[in-house]
Amino acid sequence: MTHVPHDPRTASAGYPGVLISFEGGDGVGKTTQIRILADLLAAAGVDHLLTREPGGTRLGASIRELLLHGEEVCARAEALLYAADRAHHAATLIRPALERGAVVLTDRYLDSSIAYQGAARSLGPEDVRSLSLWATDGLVPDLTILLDADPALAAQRTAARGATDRLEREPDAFHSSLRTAFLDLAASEPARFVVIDADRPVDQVADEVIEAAVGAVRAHGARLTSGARQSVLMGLEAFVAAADAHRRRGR
Ligand SMILES: Nc1ncnc2c1ncn2[C@@H]1O[C@H](COP(=O)(O)OP(=O)(O)OP(=O)(O)O)[C@@H](O)[C@H]1O
Ligand SMILES: Cc1cn([C@H]2C[C@H](O)[C@@H](COP(=O)(O)O)O2)c(=O)[nH]c1=O
Repeated sequence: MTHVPHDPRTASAGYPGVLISFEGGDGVGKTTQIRILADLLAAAGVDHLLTREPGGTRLGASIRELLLHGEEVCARAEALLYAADRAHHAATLIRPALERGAVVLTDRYLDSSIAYQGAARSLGPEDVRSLSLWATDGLVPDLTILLDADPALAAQRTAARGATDRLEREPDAFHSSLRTAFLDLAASEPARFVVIDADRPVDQVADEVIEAAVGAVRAHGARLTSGARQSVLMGLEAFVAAADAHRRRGR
């Protein structure tokens, strides 16, 4: 594959909104945590979008069905389908939300492709990263929260949940390699990633997730210039205040 040079840009570099992605292996608790954060944003009256990959858009929902519940897909086709979902998701849902100043929370984004298709499927992390950067025109999250847990524990959680999908049925070695791949990604971009130990009760994990989100929102607020929309700043301040109140209540 020819490398397409692409200059990654964090969302905040060009938009009033903030993009936060949640990453990690299957069953580590991403959906649980992203919902807690979204509820806090909703309670604070902050414009936000809770979305996911694959399947954040109508086209994406069809791609998700093919990928998770369809026939076997060869590794390269799998990578392209995830990239197609991401391209449409970034262009039609994420960028418009960032343009209007929303906090966008996405349950998985490009790091999942790098870990699953690049590392675990052995397609090559760099090639898969380039593909995703091309697909999204270089849109990289402001903050990526990596929930880290022993894959055996996460497998227990997904088994308790019931039905498994095509990726969840992959052997243990696949899931172990994912954990290493995600941790390597976090180590290579410490400014973007926050790694959180997900092998703890939901509330304890949530406290750290909220702290990381507040940090990203504060940093973003500080970067917004005088030209920034006042409503965006007020929304971000409302979120920080709600997160502080949440912490003081001790939940
Ligand atoms: N900290 C936790 N302790 C115990 N159980 C948890 C914890 N977090 C989530 N769970 C449970 O584990 C299961 C998987 O959680 P969740 O769906 O949030 O994970 P996920 O990372 O989004 O999974 P997937 O990637 O497969 O969608 C759920 O049944 C959830 O209630
Ligand atoms: C975005 C993305 C996802 N995957 C895998 C990871 C999971 O096994 C499924 C998605 O299911 P979830 O319940 O929504 O977590 O797809 C992947 O392999 N590559 C990707 O880019």
